[in-house]
Amino acid sequence: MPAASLEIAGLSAGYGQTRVLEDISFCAGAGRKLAVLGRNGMGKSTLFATLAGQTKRYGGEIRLGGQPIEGIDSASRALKGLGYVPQSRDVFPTLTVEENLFVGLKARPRSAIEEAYAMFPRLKERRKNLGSQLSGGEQQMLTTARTILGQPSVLLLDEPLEGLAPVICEELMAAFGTLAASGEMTILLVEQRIQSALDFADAVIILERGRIAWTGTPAALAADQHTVETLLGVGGLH
Ligand SMILES: Nc1ncnc2c1ncn2[C@@H]1O[C@H](COP(=O)(O)OP(=O)(O)OP(=O)(O)O)[C@@H](O)[C@H]1O
Repeated sequence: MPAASLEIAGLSAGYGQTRVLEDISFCAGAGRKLAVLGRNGMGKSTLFATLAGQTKRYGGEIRLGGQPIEGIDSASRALKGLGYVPQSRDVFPTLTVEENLFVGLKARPRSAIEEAYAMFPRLKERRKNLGSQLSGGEQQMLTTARTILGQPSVLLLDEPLEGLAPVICEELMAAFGTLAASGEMTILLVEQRIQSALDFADAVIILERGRIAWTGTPAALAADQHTVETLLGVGGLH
C-alpha cells in the first residue's frame, strides 16, 4: 500500500464525559512527516488514539486517502492502512518475538519478517524469546516492527524512542525517514525528544490543552524561542 494522506477536520474527542481534544484540524499529505509536540498531558496520545478509533469522538472528520474513516472501528481502520504504535507497548507476552512478528504480517509471506530483523538486529537475536522476557526497549522495537510489517499507508508513532539507546534512536529515525522518502508511508510522530522530532519532520503541530496552538516547519519553530519556551517548556533548541 503506498503512502496516503491523512486529513482531520474539526475533531473533538475524549474519554466518556471528559473532553480532551477540541476542534483539531490539519492535513498530512501522502509521504509527509509530521511531528506532534506539546508538554505532558496536552492530548498528543489522545489524538493518536482517536485517529485509531480508541476514544470517544464527539464530532469531526478523519479522512485516510480521501476516504472518511471516523465512522468505522479500530480493526477496520487498520485494514484500510492506518498503522498505530501506541505508547503502551502491546506485545503478546506468551508469544515469541517471531510469533509476534508473524501476527503483523497479515497476508504477506513469512519471509518478510527479515525486513523487521534488518531494521532491528536485536529482535533477530531474541527471536525465540517470549514477549514477556523482553526489556522495555526491546518491546518498543517489537511493537514498532510488527506494525511496519503490515505496510500501513499512514503510520502513527507515539514516542517510539522511549527506552531506546541513543545509537538505536538514530538508526530508527533514519529508517522511518527512508520509509517516508520512498513513498511507502505517511508518518505522524509524537516524541518528547524534541530535537530528534524536528530533525525528522517536515511539519510540526503543537498541542496545548487539547487544541492546536502552533503549526509550522521545524526551522520556523527552532527560530521561535518564545513558542519553544511557552508551549514546549524547554529553554532552547540546538
Ligand atoms: N483513559 C483516560 N481516561 C480519562 N482521561 C484520560 C485518559 N487518558 C488520558 N486522559 C487525560 O487526557 C489528557 C491528555 O492526555 P494524553 O495522554 O493524551 O496527553 P499527552 O500529551 O500524550 O501526554 P504525555 O506527553 O504525558 O504522554 C490528560 O488530562 C489525561 O489525564
